[in-house]
Amino acid sequence: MTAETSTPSSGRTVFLGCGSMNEAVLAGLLAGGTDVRTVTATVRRSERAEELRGRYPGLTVLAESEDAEANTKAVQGARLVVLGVKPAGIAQLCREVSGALAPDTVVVSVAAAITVATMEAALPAGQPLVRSMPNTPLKVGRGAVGISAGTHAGTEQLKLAEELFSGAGTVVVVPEDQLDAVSAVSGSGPAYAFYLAEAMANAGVELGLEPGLALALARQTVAGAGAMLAEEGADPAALRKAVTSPNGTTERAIAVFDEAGLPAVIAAGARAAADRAAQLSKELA
Ligand SMILES: NC(=O)C1=CN([C@@H]2O[C@H](COP(=O)(O)OP(=O)(O)OC[C@H]3O[C@@H](n4cnc5c(N)ncnc54)[C@H](OP(=O)(O)O)[C@@H]3O)[C@@H](O)[C@H]2O)C=CC1
Ligand SMILES: O=C(O)[C@@H]1CCC=N1
Repeated sequence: MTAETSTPSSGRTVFLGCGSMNEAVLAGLLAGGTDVRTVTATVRRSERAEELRGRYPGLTVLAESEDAEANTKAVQGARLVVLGVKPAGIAQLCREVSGALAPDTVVVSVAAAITVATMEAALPAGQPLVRSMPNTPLKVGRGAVGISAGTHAGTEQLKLAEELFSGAGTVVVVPEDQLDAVSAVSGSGPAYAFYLAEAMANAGVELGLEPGLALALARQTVAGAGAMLAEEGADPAALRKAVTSPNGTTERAIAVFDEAGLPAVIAAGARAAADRAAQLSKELA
């Protein structure tokens, strides 16, 4: 397959907003073989535009600070438009580009909490839309993404959205009412894993390790455990048991985690994330 033919469509892919999340989608797409010359990104600030131009030679980047019509110009002739600004800006962005979208352009949102109904109300009638919940490990080919079709997206449009992500991760199709749960598990999930790495490094320092060494050990351990989990058929419980010798050291640590109710704490955190998404959906409807 050539670079050109592995592009998710024959037209352009346009990222409206290119920060942490959309840059990870972009990086995954390019790593999957899409020709950078078929991709456009927009941002607010010139500094960010320069950064992206430097990092992805050949990428067309338009900055709102340089051209107030950057977004409307970018979407002209696009096959796929990926909305990647903060949730509070999504509806306004839909309204801004509405007049410039072709009727068959597929709009994909990566935003948390902004519902299909809210976006469809701000887009032209009948516009194909797919709502997604990706995560930043797309940047390293290990993404986990949930997608859900809007009212006017059929099999073909859903497949286009799936192809946007599938070169750099796993994609699952879910009903829209499950996307807040996907967000709480895999959208926010990388932050939970990084939080664990931070806590492990701090624990190492408390036990007398030099901070740089503690951080290096924690990083390599979480990354190594992640790589083991990524193997076909890996079961986290079985992997944990393989490290836990009866009456050994790990067993003592896990017993402390269990006594402190760590699984329930993690469940409560995920519930709070999902509840916040539901609250934001209402606030920004
Ligand atoms: N971060 C994550 O891990 C995840 C984020 N998401 C979703 O992704 C979306 C973006 O979040 P995130 O990437 O973290 O946020 P960032 O702040 O990192 O990125 C937002 C980007 O949008 C640009 N931008 C803002 N307004 C405009 C505009 N009017 N026109 C063009 N570009 C604009 C910003 O430009 P500039 O840089 O110049 O300011 C920036 O590049 C959110 O809706 C979030 O819910 C979903 C899953 C995970
Ligand atoms: O924190 C947020 O709101 C976004 C959505 C999922 C991950 N980051």
